[in-house]
Amino acid sequence: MTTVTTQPPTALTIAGSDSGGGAGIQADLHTFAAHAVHGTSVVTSVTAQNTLGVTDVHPVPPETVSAQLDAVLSDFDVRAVKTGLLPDETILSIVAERAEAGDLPELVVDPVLVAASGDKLFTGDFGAYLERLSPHTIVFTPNIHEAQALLGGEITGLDDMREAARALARYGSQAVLVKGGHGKDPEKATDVLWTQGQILELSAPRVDTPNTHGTGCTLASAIAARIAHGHPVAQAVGGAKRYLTEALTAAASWRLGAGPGPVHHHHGRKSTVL
Ligand SMILES: Nc1ncnc2c1ncn2[C@@H]1O[C@H](COP(=O)(O)OP(=O)(O)OP(=O)(O)O)[C@@H](O)[C@H]1O
Ligand SMILES: Cc1ncc(COP(=O)(O)O)c(N)n1
Repeated sequence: MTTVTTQPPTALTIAGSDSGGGAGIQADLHTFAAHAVHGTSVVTSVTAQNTLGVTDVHPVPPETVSAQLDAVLSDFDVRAVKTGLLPDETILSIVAERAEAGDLPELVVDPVLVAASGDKLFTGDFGAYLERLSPHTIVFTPNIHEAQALLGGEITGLDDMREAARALARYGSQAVLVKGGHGKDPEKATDVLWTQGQILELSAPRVDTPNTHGTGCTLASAIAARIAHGHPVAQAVGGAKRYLTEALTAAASWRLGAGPGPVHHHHGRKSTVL
């Protein structure tokens, strides 16, 4: 029997390693694979963490971050890029310089500032995200807390999320998705997307699960994967949210650690060992 396989598009994640496997590079590569995308990676930081929290963050030396970027960008036809944990302003600057040079196509930026466990993951001035990266970004994906930290003020409901999306879009990103995973609605998880001057609301049933570790990483990678396949932004974001809701639902009964565990990135796919 001959198996015909189509060559996958390549995407790049520039993010941190999560030793617990639920967020960061590990979540991103799972998500790329689940979307039939070849995943390449630039590791910015090595974290020691599990489902209970982060115990150590070790930034990768700047020259090693640059060398990884050179290695990937000189050889692969990268169709979309996603950033996650950038531990400090030095590493953010390296990424921003590549973006300014036009080397990072279709850049999805997830501003990872503080882990869901409360641990601080970015040590610099938050403004660097807006000033340096936003102008080169296709989709900027802060959660409610990150949008508050970036803009100041408080976000208490959908009106504030809409206003925050508009305010963040002024920094130049082509689209802004303010994520409502930490919102108060017990029935729905609603995100607000600003794109092409319009506000769209994306709602999904709120999944009753303890396993929400890495949802932000997974969503941003799924958006990048879909863009790598050629989907326009609004379609990529809508499809990514559906993929994530299914991944949350499929892992709701998992207990892979004592705290919030990962989602099921490969839901819907038969395992080769079963
Ligand atoms: N229990 C849930 N049920 C359905 N969707 C959810 C749930 N929790 C989060 N989401 C969705 O997951 C995505 C990520 O949102 P969230 O606001 O949690 O981002 P985040 O805080 O960056 O993620 P992370 O938890 O990885 O830090 C959004 O689309 C949000 O609506
Ligand atoms: C390496 C790395 N990248 C990103 C996150 C954010 O994910 P979460 O907010 O779910 O902790 C994380 N915890 N670790």
